[in-house]
Amino acid sequence: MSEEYAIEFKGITKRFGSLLANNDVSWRIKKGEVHALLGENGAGKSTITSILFGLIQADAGEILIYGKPVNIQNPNDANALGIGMVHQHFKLVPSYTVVENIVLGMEPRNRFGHLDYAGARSKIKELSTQFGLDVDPDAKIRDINVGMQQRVEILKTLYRQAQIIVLDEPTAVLTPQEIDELMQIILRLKSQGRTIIFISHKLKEIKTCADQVTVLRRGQMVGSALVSDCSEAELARMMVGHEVSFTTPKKKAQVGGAVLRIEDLSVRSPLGALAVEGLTLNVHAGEIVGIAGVDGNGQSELTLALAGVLRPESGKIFIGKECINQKSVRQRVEMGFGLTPENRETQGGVGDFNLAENYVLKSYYKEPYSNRFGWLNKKRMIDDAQVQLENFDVRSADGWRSMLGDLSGGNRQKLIVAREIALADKLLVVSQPTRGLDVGSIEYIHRRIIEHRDQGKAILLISFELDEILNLCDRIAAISHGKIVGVLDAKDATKQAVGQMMATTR
Ligand SMILES: Nc1ncnc2c1ncn2[C@@H]1O[C@H](COP(=O)(O)OP(=O)(O)OP(=O)(O)O)[C@@H](O)[C@H]1O
Repeated sequence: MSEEYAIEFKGITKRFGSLLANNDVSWRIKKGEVHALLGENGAGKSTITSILFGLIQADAGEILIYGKPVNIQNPNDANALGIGMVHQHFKLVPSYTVVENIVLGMEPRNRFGHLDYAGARSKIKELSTQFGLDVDPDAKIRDINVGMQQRVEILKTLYRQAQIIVLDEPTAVLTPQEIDELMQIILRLKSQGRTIIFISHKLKEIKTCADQVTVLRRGQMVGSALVSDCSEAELARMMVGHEVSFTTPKKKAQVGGAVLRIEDLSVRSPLGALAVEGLTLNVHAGEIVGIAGVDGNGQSELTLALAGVLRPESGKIFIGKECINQKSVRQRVEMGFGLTPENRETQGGVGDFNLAENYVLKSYYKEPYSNRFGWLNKKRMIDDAQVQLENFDVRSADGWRSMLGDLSGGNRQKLIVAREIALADKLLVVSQPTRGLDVGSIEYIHRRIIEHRDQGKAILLISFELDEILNLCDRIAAISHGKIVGVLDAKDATKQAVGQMMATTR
């Protein structure tokens, strides 16, 4: 027992059905350090941190805070012990202001019992200056960007006087610039004496901001090391248990005719702004075309228009010779068009359907899953799903019987990518396909996308990860303000060249 440690986990075990999400985990986090937690999708990272925050209860084991055994039954107990958590998915009320969200549940009142926001407001201002967390206290959550929403979540923990802050995959939703800002914020929190647990799949980030790293694999702790002692390749090896290659080998593309043609397309966002404005682009059979760009330049609306969720304002989308503007989502699927949506939390799957049902979500109504009388062939459904669950290494407590909503974020993503690749007989559009995935899974999905290309399919990749675009694509288009502002052949594409293209406005 030592007060040198802010947190000590001793023999933590947590079971979900037959799955041991945490298997006798003992782990210590020193006071005042940034301690990264690394592990494959489904390794048990969210489970152990949820136990710390009182969201779930361990089946066995003990937690010590500053050397004292504690009993954390719920988040209020965690707050009282000075533990705060910023979740992957923010828990903010969109119609409330920043201040209202921060004080939610502990609203300040004056001596007459009336709500008194003035004091809270100045406290929040003070904290935001102290920690460099730039926010507009009076803005409504729905009107601010994701980076600022995250700062509100961090301020919420500081307002509750958290000394220990857990950040669960905080960079998965951020743009590269916001990530840089968050790295600075984390270092500032540390310099002001806070203890940070930082969960991330991005090895570069761990190298930038963490002092110590601990690795979980299949629920067990496999090691802990000083970050300065490990290279990124070593971190990856510790995590998956074998060498990981960061670039995927590929042959020269055998390019065929145009499969996807987007002509002078304009699309309005659901809020009414023109987000895609005169966008023109072709994708041919046998090639991967990447769209590189900073978030918010029309990528989401383009993806939704391709999916058939948003109707174009003007312009045309063709698959082969056929204009698909008026085609329904199902008709597009029927044409051999697979698409992985950008946001797997709200699109692409049904949380309380099992994995087999989610696997056939877009094809259950036809052969081989239904016969002409409409009878479902459940066995075939389950068999096919099981093959893909194995191929894509989708880990869950009860195999195909697990509910999609119970899967870890990365495993959910893998299932959706597996389904859409299988549907994409002609065209595959993948939006942020590896967001939230561990390096091993990224390598696997990249290989499958290249294989799909080599089978003569057309692929459009929309990604904020420049490394991913450079690694996979045969041609790279840059998007800015809803338009394609330049296209480069992969052989001429460097980070600088693509970055320069992205900064162009036309
Ligand atoms: N409520 C639940 N019911 C059933 N299984 C669950 C539940 N919560 C988590 N699991 C399973 O426990 C395992 C560990 O999940 P956890 O979310 O801790 O992983 P993770 O390391 O955070 O993964 P990722 O990097 O993908 O977010 C996964 O296989 C997941 O499917």
